[in-house]
Amino acid sequence: MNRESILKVEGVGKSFGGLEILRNITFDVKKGERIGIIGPNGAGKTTFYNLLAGDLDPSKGTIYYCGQNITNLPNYKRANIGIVRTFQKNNLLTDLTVLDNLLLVLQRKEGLGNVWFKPRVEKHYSILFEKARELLSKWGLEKQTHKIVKSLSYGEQRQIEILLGIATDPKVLLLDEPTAGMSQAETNYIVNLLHTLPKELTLMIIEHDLEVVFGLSDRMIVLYNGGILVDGDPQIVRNDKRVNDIYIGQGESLSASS
Ligand SMILES: Nc1ncnc2c1ncn2[C@@H]1O[C@H](COP(=O)(O)OP(=O)(O)OP(=O)(O)O)[C@@H](O)[C@H]1O
Repeated sequence: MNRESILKVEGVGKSFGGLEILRNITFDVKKGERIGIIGPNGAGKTTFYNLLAGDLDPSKGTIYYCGQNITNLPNYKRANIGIVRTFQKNNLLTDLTVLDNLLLVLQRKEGLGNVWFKPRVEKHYSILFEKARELLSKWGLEKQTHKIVKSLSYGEQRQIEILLGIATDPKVLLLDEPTAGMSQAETNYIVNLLHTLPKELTLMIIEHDLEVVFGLSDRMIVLYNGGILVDGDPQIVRNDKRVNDIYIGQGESLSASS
């Protein structure tokens, strides 16, 4: 099947001062692809997300989204057109409730971002409240609705962070280590949730848990020393000697994570 290209990265590089962190990154992402991004610590994975999400400008190269050159488009404009990221560390407003965090995201999505500082009276914003409750119910999180975020466990907070990303209705969702620091049950919750996302949503997943990333991806990109070492079918990546050598060097085995 010939799927439409949604994201295209051509010859992208990033240097900090004289230090080249990423070089000549080139690939094409089709709508609805599920791409796992793996590589050892310091390979440049997060820097690469910073370039895709507009949190950093590349030193070289061009990034296209739906055919539009977005290389220097700021992060909030990319979020508005559908490129949304989650972070390795939580980015929530921890003194607010789960519902309030969700309402803030929904408000922005509905173009009501300018009223975020006003008290949200349900009768004036019933559409937002309805949508928030619908999402919390769909995700099985009704019990968390009125909990203050900082009272939740680290893993629960990470779940909420990912759910906020999904609530914005992205076209491309960039997940940065979605299961880091989670218990097995919390990891299973996230994996199941990601499996239920609409097929047309394009997902990119940086993940150190190889079982999780191989289970979710239909394509894998291996970053190593700032470049793409392998880009292809997960089975090919799993059997690639160079990739195995890197992971065995780190004390891990790719073949164990089937
Ligand atoms: N702002 C910066 N200034 C200088 N060097 C940086 C900056 N940001 C990242 N680096 C360096 O770039 C390299 C790649 O970092 P990056 O965080 O992208 O790697 P990573 O693959 O995401 O690693 P990890 O798996 O540990 O999160 C590292 O050597 C890091 O120290």
